[in-house]
Amino acid sequence: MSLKIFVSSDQYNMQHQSVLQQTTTFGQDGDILTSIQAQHAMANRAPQGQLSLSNSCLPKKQGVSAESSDATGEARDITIPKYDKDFRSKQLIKDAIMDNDFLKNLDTSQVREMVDSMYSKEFTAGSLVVREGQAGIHLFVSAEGDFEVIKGGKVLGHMGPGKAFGELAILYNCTRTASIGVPVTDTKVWMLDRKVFQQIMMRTGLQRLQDNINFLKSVPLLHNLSNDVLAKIADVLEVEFYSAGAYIIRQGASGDSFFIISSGSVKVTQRLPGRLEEEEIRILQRGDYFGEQALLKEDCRTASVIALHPGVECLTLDRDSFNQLIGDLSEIKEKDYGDEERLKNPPCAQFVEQPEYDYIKLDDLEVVATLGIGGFGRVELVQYTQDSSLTFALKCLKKQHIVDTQQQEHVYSERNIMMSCKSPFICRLYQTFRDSKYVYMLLEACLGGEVWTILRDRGCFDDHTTRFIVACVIEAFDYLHTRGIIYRDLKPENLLLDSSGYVKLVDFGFSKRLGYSSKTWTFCGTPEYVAPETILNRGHDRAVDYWALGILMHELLAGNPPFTASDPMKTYNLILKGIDKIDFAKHNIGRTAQSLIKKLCRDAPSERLGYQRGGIQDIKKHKWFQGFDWDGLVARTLPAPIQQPVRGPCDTSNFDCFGKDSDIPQDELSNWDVNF
Ligand SMILES: Nc1ncnc2c1ncn2[C@@H]1O[C@H](COP(=O)(O)OP(=O)(O)OP(=O)(O)O)[C@@H](O)[C@H]1O
Ligand SMILES: Nc1nc2c(ncn2[C@@H]2O[C@@H]3COP(=O)(O)O[C@H]3[C@H]2O)c(=O)[nH]1
Ligand SMILES: Nc1nc2c(ncn2[C@@H]2O[C@@H]3COP(=O)(O)O[C@H]3[C@H]2O)c(=O)[nH]1
Repeated sequence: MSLKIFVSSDQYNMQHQSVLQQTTTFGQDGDILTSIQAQHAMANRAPQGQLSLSNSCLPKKQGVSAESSDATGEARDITIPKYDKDFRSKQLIKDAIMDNDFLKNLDTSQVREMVDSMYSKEFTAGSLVVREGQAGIHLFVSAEGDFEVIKGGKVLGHMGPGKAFGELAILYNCTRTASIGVPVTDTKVWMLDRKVFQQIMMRTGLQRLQDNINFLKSVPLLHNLSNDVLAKIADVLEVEFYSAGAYIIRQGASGDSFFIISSGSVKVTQRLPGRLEEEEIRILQRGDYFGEQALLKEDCRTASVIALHPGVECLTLDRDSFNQLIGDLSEIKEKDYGDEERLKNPPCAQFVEQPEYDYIKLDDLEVVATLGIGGFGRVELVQYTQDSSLTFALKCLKKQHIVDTQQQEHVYSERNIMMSCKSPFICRLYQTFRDSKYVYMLLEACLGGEVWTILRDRGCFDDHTTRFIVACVIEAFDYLHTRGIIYRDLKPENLLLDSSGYVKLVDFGFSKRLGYSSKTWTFCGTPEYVAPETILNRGHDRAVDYWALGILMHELLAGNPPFTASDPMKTYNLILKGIDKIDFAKHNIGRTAQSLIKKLCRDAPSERLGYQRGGIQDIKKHKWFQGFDWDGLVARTLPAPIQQPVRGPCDTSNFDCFGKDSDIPQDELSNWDVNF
């Protein structure tokens, strides 16, 4: 992996160009030279004021690679010594490293190790710390006193305390590019031995290489490649970042790179004949690849690829490496995106889906009543002023509160995921708005109320009602999971009924686009519903939704979730003990229901029903669902078991009553919500 750093020749301060008459005394770094009348006219020097780093000397990303350390044999298996120092010294060294253009890209862990491994040395007035033209064996940070930079016999400038120097010879394997002298008073420096520096770089470099190999192994395309080939790919990869909205590839342009997404997601679009607008074709995410077509067939990019919020990190390979390492894979060679079909039969204009209600402006809406209060603000029932039969739920989120709790990314994720979902089992999000105080989500109004409120009023549900609710959730999960989205916040509070009594999933604040072969580590969810792997921070994926489905079944049938305690810590302890420790309320939860709950709530994610080879069909085929009319559910012909009366588009009688909001938040103008 590499990152290119370009050095400008005037990067260094060259104010003082006075000439010294000196005689040369040879020594290594740190030799104390008794006289500063050394002659600095050196052979083998770079042109005046210019750092000439040849291409082969350009730094590999984050320091010296394992290869060059191995070649010198210097850095193998040495122990890294540590030297105690006070807080101020540590801070001085760290700041000096971070202030140095060539060192500031190191990892935090590398910087920390460097700080710990430096030791101090004093230099008396008249001595040279570093001599131009010699091999460098130390890296320095000036701690006390004044230092002189001398090149070709001329003083280029002075440095006080807190400057890192001597890094060039060490990073680029060249001789010292200047001398550093101590002109007047005694000085102190912090020093790091070259071999220790290289050991620190190599260790973390190897670790990073291994991390990349592990990631590549998780990429389905590369699954069958040997470790050898994966290591080669990892070695030539470059990391590229694209911010949201950036065109990574433009259809019609020529192309020379192949991309694997290591985080974030992209949208693939294509211009179809006779259409002005580009058509969105698919979303790709972590572990997916793109850009192979132009490298395989012709030079021309066959589609556009655009980074989605909050930006994308890709690992890229150039044409040669692609051809050598990947281009021969049968999956790549046989890839068929169905372009021919699509280009032959572009969707007719009248069948092209128009965004719904995109003509509605915030000013066209009038508040009827408050439907609910969430963590970030209210959800209002609003009416379209030009057509009173049209009502919506307008979720109003206080921007300042979002910023204070650093939830910007979650809010964007909620917006992007909900906007992209069009399922009868998921509450629709039509549009978003923003002003100085709020961001707004224009949602489909679900006027049957919350499943949670009905459960609270009835205590528990029978098998028939529970089956219908759980079936709606399964359809919603099927829709989300096939699109690589995990939900992560299942509970009765997030299930709303529409006016026909069908259930819809709302509140996508914790949902995430994850793809199929990756995991995520962010702890989120509701304590009673979180899966053991989330608590144990082992990394989780869509299997947490199947766990939560088992918990939901239990709560709907029994009136309470299986793992509940007075505080979350205790709840987590119960969850970790497992579902087999639970005494099921037998009169509420029958044998087949119990069997399904236990199959969903297995400790090991891979053993959960829904997560195995048969996928979500395995749940639908369980005995508890025997005879259930799945087709009728999807066609909405199956009668819903809960029918809450909804007497019109403005009827809020299925919701609790809420007073007016007196808390008007302050303006939030940082512009994080520019894409709302
Ligand atoms: N589309 C909708 N139709 C009808 N009522 C809704 C809709 N969306 C939300 N509500 C009501 O508003 C309440 C608050 O919703 P919101 O999603 O903000 O709350 P929340 O679940 O606490 O979310 P958050 O965790 O984002 O704060 C819900 O409990 C529900 O009663
Ligand atoms: N070549 C050069 N080196 C400088 C200058 N100012 C400070 N230095 C430091 O002097 C050091 C001499 O040894 P290195 O070449 O290893 O690394 C060099 C830099 O860290 C300058 O203007 N030119
Ligand atoms: N042509 C085409 N490319 C797609 C599609 N989906 C994803 N892509 C990727 O988008 C990339 C655009 O650049 P390339 O043509 O090099 O390679 C393309 C594919 O890797 C699709 O449906 N059609």
